[in-house]
Amino acid sequence: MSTDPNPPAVTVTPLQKAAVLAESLPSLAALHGRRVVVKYGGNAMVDDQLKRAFAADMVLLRACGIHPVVVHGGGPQISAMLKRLGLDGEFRGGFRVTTPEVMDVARMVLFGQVGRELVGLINAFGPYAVGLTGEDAKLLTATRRTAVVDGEPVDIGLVGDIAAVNTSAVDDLIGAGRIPVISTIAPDVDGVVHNINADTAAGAVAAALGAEHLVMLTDVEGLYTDWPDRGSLVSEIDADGVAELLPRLDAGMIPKMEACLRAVEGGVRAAHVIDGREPHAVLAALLTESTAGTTVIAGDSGKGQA
Ligand SMILES: Nc1ncnc2c1ncn2[C@@H]1O[C@H](COP(=O)(O)OP(=O)(O)O)[C@@H](O)[C@H]1O
Ligand SMILES: CC(=O)N[C@@H](CCC(=O)OP(=O)(O)O)C(=O)O
Repeated sequence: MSTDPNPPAVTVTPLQKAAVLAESLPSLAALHGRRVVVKYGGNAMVDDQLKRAFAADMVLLRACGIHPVVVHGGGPQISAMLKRLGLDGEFRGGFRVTTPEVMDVARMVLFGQVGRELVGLINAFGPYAVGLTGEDAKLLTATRRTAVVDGEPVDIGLVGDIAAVNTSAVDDLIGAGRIPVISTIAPDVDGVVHNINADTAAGAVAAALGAEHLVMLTDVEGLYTDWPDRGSLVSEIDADGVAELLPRLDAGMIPKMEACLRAVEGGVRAAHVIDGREPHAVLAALLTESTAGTTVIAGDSGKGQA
């Protein structure tokens, strides 16, 4: 992660810029007309400049004929609002314990605050972003889930897994040249809204949309097999490796790795966990030879097409 807010200016000549653009041709050609799901985690939304760079990247991908679909988080933003309202925010097994009161706040913050902000940021670069939640046109159907703590299932309230994705609204938006921005609130079959971890939703949406890549922007360099040992950063891991590692993971990495697994087992070519604190990290992951972060691919037993 870059720490100097004012790095010395590097002079890049127009010919050097042209050479960089020319080098992107194979990636651009391979991704043309393809869908890419980008999960923007609340922890990676650390400053306005980074958020603007992220928004510009989405519009740049679109300008290149790639179809970005944004699924956003907002965990820290929900926690801050709960605190302001004097409510408790507790996590178990990587998921927020969601009482009906917490549910109201999560819905308000995810769609009304974080989602609106991202839509506005993207639209500053072009009138493409449209925000929706899992409630719109039955995009997502939730099924109540438990968390696993010390090997035991634990009730965490109105927290959902994704039972079904109806992609029609997102397909329509993509067809119209829009950039869908999805807030992860979803009703169950009875219409009761659930709080969906944004990683969980992103994995399910990527698989259902037939995305080429799932890119997860977070606040860490990637997956560490032995967190927090900085020497254990993984560059590439297959689905079997992730499945083996999952019981030993904690906190934020559990839903992330579950989501990567669901995506690659559902046919997504690769899922990338990258450091969203670096500006233009999405472009680096998709359009350059960058090996930063962790790439998850389907294993031999997977159905994906690594
Ligand atoms: N094995 C691991 N590898 C990397 N990060 C881990 C690991 N286990 C736990 N973490 C934590 O997961 C966090 C990222 O997840 P989370 O806080 O949910 O972020 P986001 O808002 O991006 O979803 C990291 O900041 C780190 O503290
Ligand atoms: C059930 C559950 O944990 N939901 C999450 C939804 C937001 C989220 O996932 O945000 P990040 O991606 O920023 O972590 C929450 O309430 O925090």
